[in-house]
Amino acid sequence: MNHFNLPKIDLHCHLDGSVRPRTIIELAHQQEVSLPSDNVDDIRALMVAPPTCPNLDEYLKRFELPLSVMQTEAAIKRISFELFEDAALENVKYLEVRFGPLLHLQQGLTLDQVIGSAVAGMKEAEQQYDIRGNYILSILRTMPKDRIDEVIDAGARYLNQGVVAFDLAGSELPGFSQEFIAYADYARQLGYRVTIHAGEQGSGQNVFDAVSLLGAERIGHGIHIKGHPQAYQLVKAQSVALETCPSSNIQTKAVDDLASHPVKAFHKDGVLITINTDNRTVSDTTMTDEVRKVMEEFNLSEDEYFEIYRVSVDNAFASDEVKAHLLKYLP
Ligand SMILES: O=c1[nH]cnc2c1ncn2[C@@H]1O[C@H](CO)[C@@H](O)[C@H]1O
Ligand SMILES: [Zn+2]
Repeated sequence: MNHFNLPKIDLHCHLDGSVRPRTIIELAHQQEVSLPSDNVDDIRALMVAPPTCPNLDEYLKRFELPLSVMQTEAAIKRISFELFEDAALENVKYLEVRFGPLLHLQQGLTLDQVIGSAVAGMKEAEQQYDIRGNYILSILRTMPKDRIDEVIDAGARYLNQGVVAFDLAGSELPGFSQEFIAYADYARQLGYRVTIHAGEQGSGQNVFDAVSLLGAERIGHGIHIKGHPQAYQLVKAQSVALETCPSSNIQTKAVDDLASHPVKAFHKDGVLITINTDNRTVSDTTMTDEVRKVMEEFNLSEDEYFEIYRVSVDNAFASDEVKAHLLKYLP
């Protein structure tokens, strides 16, 4: 099986967790940002979360370094372009990238500049490569809430022209959904699709709440619906697709190891699952690696792989035209 050649779709990939280490060094020089080292292996080692990460919060510390050089329009555009390029070069045909616009305001950019630069980098890559994409705007649950509406308003100008959805990311506390109902409602009214990180560090109840209170159509990770029958039934009944990210799920201790990842059991039981990277650099992975790991661990046939590919197409926040294009890669 040649996993590299398979057409692939990544619906869950963070921009700031997927920066090339060499680009960090080049941007730091240009921007006169001081780095702990100029050696690409040292920078990579600082960015990659170890398999021994005690939890999600430890994993999330890896984002400070890339964010330090992602505060100009040129840097954001370049990093966006390079992420789409890296994915296209391993046969990812459709990529939804997410990031937190509020994390890129440290040097005076406006939200429009931040979002516009990310979209511009993606569009440039779409011109050059056989890849299509969209952006998802993430709100960090631990940040002050006073600027969330501004992010939603700024992104609304790009809706269906590069931006498609709203997400909540960062540390996951029990019952977080309650505090975000008004924001998710507002985003949905303006036309955003909704996906929410839930059931990664937190319980299945968080998944239940994200679907029932926030209107999540997809769930980032969702691992812990296992063991929470109500959440499990709701996800199945409402055809909510789970964006699983196997390597990241091991690093953050959402699962003990790949063998105990519920991805195949969910799929066999009719829960909609997709396979994604989460963070290409922080999780030291690619779509080829994620697909290979899952297919080898669970002895998936090519037919089973393409069932999962089809779930990704069906649940992508893409236009009908893009979905029709993606279906052409099916054998
Ligand atoms: O797996 C994850 N779970 C929750 N939050 C995450 C994960 N990966 C990255 N981020 C958070 O999302 C922000 C915007 O991209 C990142 O800065 C990081 O804090
Ligand atoms: Zn994520």
